[in-house]
Amino acid sequence: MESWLHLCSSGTACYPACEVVKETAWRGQSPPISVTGVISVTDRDCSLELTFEYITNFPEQVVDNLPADISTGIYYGWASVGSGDVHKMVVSIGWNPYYKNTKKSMETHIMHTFKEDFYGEILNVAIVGYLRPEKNFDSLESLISAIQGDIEEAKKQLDLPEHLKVKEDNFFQVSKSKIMNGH
Ligand SMILES: Cc1cc2nc3c(=O)[nH]c(=O)nc-3n(C[C@H](O)[C@H](O)[C@H](O)COP(=O)(O)O)c2cc1C
Ligand SMILES: Nc1ncnc2c1ncn2[C@@H]1O[C@H](COP(=O)(O)OP(=O)(O)O)[C@@H](O)[C@H]1O
Repeated sequence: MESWLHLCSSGTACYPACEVVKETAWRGQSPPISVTGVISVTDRDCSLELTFEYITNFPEQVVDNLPADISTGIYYGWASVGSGDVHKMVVSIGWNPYYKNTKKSMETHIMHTFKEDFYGEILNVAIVGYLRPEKNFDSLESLISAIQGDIEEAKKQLDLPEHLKVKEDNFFQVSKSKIMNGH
């Protein structure tokens, strides 16, 4: 997968595990792209309106490090937390027109029920496909139903053999061994 972009949150000296997955050979193509970042406790301050599903935010430095030519929109792929198992995920990159955010964000929902929150943990994300552009909605219900639709579509897409093989990619293995080595 030499065309992958591996990104991490820069400036997080206390998390050198990120270094391993730093940039490889990004050639400006569309996905796959992988991103690693530490979920900040400040994520807890976000609006709790969408409590139907948990959505986690990468810190600002991670989002600022995304290549400028990645289109905003809704993507799907794989994610792991720390050295944990790899699960299906959906991720929204952009300004959330419904909330009129002024800061670009990268928000991930993992299709897995975790026993507890993972603030302070490293989140590894491999984006493999694009679903749709970000949209504005006339009600919160329509936004929620769009996200639920994204989750269902992503689950289907990720069962395709070409996407299933990404689950086994070295990116997740490297993240695992680095963390287990205590780095
Ligand atoms: C799969 C997915 C799709 C999303 N699609 C949109 C969208 O089309 N428009 C939008 O304004 N926000 C979209 N969002 C962002 C949500 O509005 C945002 O994650 C939600 O408001 C939670 O914000 P909070 O973390 O501040 O609670 C999407 C988020 C996810 C995970
Ligand atoms: N399946 C999951 N996907 C994403 N985050 C999760 C998941 N399960 C638990 N979390 C935790 O929930 C946090 C977000 O919670 P909260 O702020 O209440 O959600 P929201 O942003 O949807 O309002 C994440 O930072 C993460 O620690």
